[in-house]
Amino acid sequence: MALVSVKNLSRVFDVSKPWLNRVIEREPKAFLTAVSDVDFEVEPQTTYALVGESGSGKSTIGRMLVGLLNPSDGNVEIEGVDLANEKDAAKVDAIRSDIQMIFQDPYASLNPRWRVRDIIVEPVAARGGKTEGLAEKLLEQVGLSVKDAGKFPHEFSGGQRQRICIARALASEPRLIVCDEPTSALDVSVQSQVLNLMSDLKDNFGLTYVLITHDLTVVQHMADRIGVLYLGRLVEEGAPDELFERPKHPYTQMLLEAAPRMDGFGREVTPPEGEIPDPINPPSGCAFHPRCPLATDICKQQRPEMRRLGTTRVACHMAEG
Ligand SMILES: Nc1ncnc2c1ncn2[C@@H]1O[C@H](COP(=O)(O)OP(=O)(O)OP(=O)(O)O)[C@@H](O)[C@H]1O
Repeated sequence: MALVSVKNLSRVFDVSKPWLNRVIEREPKAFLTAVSDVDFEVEPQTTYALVGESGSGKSTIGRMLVGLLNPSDGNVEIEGVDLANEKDAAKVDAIRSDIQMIFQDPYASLNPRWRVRDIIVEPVAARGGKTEGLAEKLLEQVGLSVKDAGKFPHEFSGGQRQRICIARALASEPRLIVCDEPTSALDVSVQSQVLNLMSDLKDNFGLTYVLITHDLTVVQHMADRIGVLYLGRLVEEGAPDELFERPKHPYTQMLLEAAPRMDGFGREVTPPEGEIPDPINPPSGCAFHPRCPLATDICKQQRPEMRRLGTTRVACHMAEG
């Protein structure tokens, strides 16, 4: 059974101006669809990467996965339990402790007044669990030292702070970790060290990751499956080899052309062309059509359904197998 099962997931935000302004300016309510009809599954002990430009809905999906935000429609099941609708509180608690989240900015997510030891064991202590020696053990597992337990967050570099965040996430013995841009705030030289650590921990602890990133190069070697998001919708999903070698959606192709390669082989890097449309007034038909070099009339009129082409799923009228 899939560990994570996301079905028809949507999230709409009410972005209307205050009532009085709307009355004076005669404006209707405004809604922004951040995530629309997203489907995917994550198998245990695999890494599923969600990739897309800023505003594509990655973080909103991440927050719904961990139960920080409720879906407007559709659902997220973790180990078969729908967090937003499950009535049995004990079941929800059990699942919640199986899920952890790591954020982009490791400094903002660490309490500056707490010692590292207390930061790491806090989630366990809050549930009344045993914390003796736990921080020290976890610090070693993330490549830091036992002595670091008594220090404060400001005494560490960005990469070390992200290691502390990872140690804290591991303290609850989670099965699933949702990582939202875990290396974007770090120097390039440190990024691969943290990614390597995450890979090792995944193997050692049998973890499952959902890795959220705007950077395709981050996921090439880590992901088992990649979902590409555009304006809140999945446009392509497939295994990394297939996606990198034979991208089927023109947007995936555009992202790949914009991505510098980690293997260092020189290649022209072309930044993505065109503007990301306004999510409050998305384009008709395929939301990508104003930026798409292949767009025809049907793309302007009809939204492409997700369809299977080999092992890939793609939502594009023009895609071929
Ligand atoms: N609480 C909110 N209220 C209103 N709009 C929101 C809210 N949260 C997100 N949005 C909007 O939803 C869309 C998707 O945002 P989200 O943060 O999920 O995208 P993202 O792909 O993670 O982008 P980034 O990499 O910039 O964080 C954006 O247009 C954003 O402005």
